[in-house]
Amino acid sequence: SDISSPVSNLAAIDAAHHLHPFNDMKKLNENGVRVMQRAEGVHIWDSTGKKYLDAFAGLWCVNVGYGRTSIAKAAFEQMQELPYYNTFFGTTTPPATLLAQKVTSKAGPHMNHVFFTNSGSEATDTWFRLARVYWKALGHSTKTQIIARKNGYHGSTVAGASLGGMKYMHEQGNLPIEGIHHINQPYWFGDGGDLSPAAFGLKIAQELESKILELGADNVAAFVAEPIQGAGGVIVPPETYWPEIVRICKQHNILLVSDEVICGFGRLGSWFGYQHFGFEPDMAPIAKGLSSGYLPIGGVLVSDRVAEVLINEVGDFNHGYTYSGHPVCSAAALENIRIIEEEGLVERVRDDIGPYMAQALGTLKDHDRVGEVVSVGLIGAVQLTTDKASRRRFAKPDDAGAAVRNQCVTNGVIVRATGDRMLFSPPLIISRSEVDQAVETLGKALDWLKDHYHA
Ligand SMILES: Cc1ncc(COP(=O)(O)O)c(CNc2cccc(C(=O)O)c2)c1O
Repeated sequence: SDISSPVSNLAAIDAAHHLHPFNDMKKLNENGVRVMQRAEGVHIWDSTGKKYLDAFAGLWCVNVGYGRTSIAKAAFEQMQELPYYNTFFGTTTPPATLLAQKVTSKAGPHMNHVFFTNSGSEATDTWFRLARVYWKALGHSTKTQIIARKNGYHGSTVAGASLGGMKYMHEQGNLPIEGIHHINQPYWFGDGGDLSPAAFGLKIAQELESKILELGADNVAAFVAEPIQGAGGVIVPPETYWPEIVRICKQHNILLVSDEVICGFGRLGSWFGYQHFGFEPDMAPIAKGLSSGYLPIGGVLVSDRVAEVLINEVGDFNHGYTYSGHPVCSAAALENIRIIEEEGLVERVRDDIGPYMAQALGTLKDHDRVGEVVSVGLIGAVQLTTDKASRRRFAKPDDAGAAVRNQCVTNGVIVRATGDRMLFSPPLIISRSEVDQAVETLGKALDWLKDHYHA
């Protein structure tokens, strides 16, 4: 098939050849694929010319917005100069080294090393192995078990999907692999019952301590959690949660891994989510906002505690990828971070547009079909409910969420729905009027839900 064929043909070609992630291919091919063609700022156009406000920044990742020619230029120039070389055989390239310096300069005084990967999933697999290597080097070779959370998301590699807490992923491929255990998530709206959020936060955090004692602290290597669970539905933990998690990890001597793939690079109004919540993890996977999605790149921030052992005790860490520290991806990420710095986007999220979005989303709180509204920096969620007082959910949460999402997309605003939670994660450059447009469109979709959806 001639790839220059007119765009209208693409749907047929796509149906014939392209297997999509997380899609029912039969349904997709019946509905036909939407071809996204170009983008600028916070807007994206499909091949029919329809314009959308992308309030989800692609997949949580286009932090600096679309159309940044300086990133394209940085990649182009690097590609001309040196399109690829590896970092395996005692070699590096300038962008890889400079990016390592730049990223760790934002990560706080205790984080001075980074291991590069191509994605968040590969970052997950990296810290998963490194955690065990660390304890073995210290003579604690029984400390191999990893604790994670139900409804957490850490990627789609075998370890990533196993560490994630999504049942529908475990069922495909006989997961989780051994050595991985899940505790509950701090989702007060769904699981808090009559407890106050503060009491619930402590209770759920203390499940970590029970799990550690059940497994035996001498067998537990690490606990992994997203500061705020993204794909799980923007689950913001109660205030009491993180301090208790930190206490437990310290007391039982297990590594704390903060998954920053979504919460990193300004999303919460700080460079990394752990800074917003005031703790210092031992390792932190990163990706998405690292390059704003312009090119695939990820990594693991490694604290001095772990790096010191890795460097001085381990010898060869037999792990890594062909494209670890890819020079073109690193050059794009460097320019991306320079934009975030130069335009003060982290501070803008913390002091201006983040509070603005929280206030704008808050206007939906009183809607009959809204159970709760949460918003931190530029990540937010509107929880749907059939009855506010009892916090009753829809019989088919996924359907309700998809119906509301479709209303928004039809009206030109792209949001995400996880179950019956409507999620916002716009580019950090979004303007106040664009926030208003997104919130108004969601408000209209909620009215539609109330009038037309009774499942
Ligand atoms: C917290 C977290 N950790 C790891 C990954 C894996 O990253 P890669 O995809 O680059 O391997 C993610 C990715 N998060 C992600 C990926 C794809 C879709 C959605 C969604 O919310 O629909 C979310 C993530 O959100």
